[in-house]
Amino acid sequence: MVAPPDNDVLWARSLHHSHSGSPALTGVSVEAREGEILAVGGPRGSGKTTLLRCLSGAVVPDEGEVWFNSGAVHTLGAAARERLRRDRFAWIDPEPALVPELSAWENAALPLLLRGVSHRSAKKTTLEWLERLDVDTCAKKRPHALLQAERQRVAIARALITEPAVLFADEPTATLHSADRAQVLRTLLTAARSHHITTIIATHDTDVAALADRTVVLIDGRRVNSRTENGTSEPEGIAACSLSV
Ligand SMILES: Nc1ncnc2c1ncn2[C@@H]1O[C@H](COP(=O)(O)OP(=O)(O)OP(=O)(O)O)[C@@H](O)[C@H]1O
Repeated sequence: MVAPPDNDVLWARSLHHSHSGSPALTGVSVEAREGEILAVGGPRGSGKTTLLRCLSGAVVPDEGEVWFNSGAVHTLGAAARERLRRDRFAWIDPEPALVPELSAWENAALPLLLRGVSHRSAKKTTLEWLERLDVDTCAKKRPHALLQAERQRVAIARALITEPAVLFADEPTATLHSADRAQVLRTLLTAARSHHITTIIATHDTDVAALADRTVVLIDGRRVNSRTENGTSEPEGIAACSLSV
């Protein structure tokens, strides 16, 4: 086992993973530098979610290595991976899963309250995040009274509120109308950038590639290329082909 370069926050090599015998990842290597916004593109079923789950320690790959800040993740036990996910990582799902009985601010404050931050201090920090994400006027409303885009903004606030080292966003705008999509995406990536949060975002959204620093493309569980923000392609894997993502 060789430790990864120091300047990569996340570093994964030769990841293989199957679901019930059918391969989802076949030899994917990927890395992200501190503060980088990395888009993972590719068609449906190409392995984007599986890759994010392996990188975040939610799943241990069948083969391959995942390192976070020069510490091996793939060799950690379930409890240590759970702690890592809770303390250093955050995750945004396509569908905002909010607690229906809690108000928007209470939902967003949950990670702070669970860490023992006082109610008053958690509320102050949460209201600042809700304002940054343009949903401060919704703070007292319950999820059912919010629009889908507002619910997703609250879920984004909940993910960012602890200022994680790495944010994993799995199709965060997939359930939004196109008018909301660009705005929510911009707000998410601006907040991540300004707090220097390394962000790995799985997406079909063509706007993401323009806003990300680099795009990695998967097809049938393989990485086929990566593209930088200035449009240059870095050949990778079995084929270096140009794709729209
Ligand atoms: N829990 C599971 N059980 C069985 N097969 C699965 C499971 N999760 C994913 N797969 C399969 O693994 C492959 C990769 O799926 P994955 O969700 O990682 O791709 P994706 O690129 O994120 O797709 P999408 O864009 O539709 O979310 C697909 O063939 C999918 O059907």
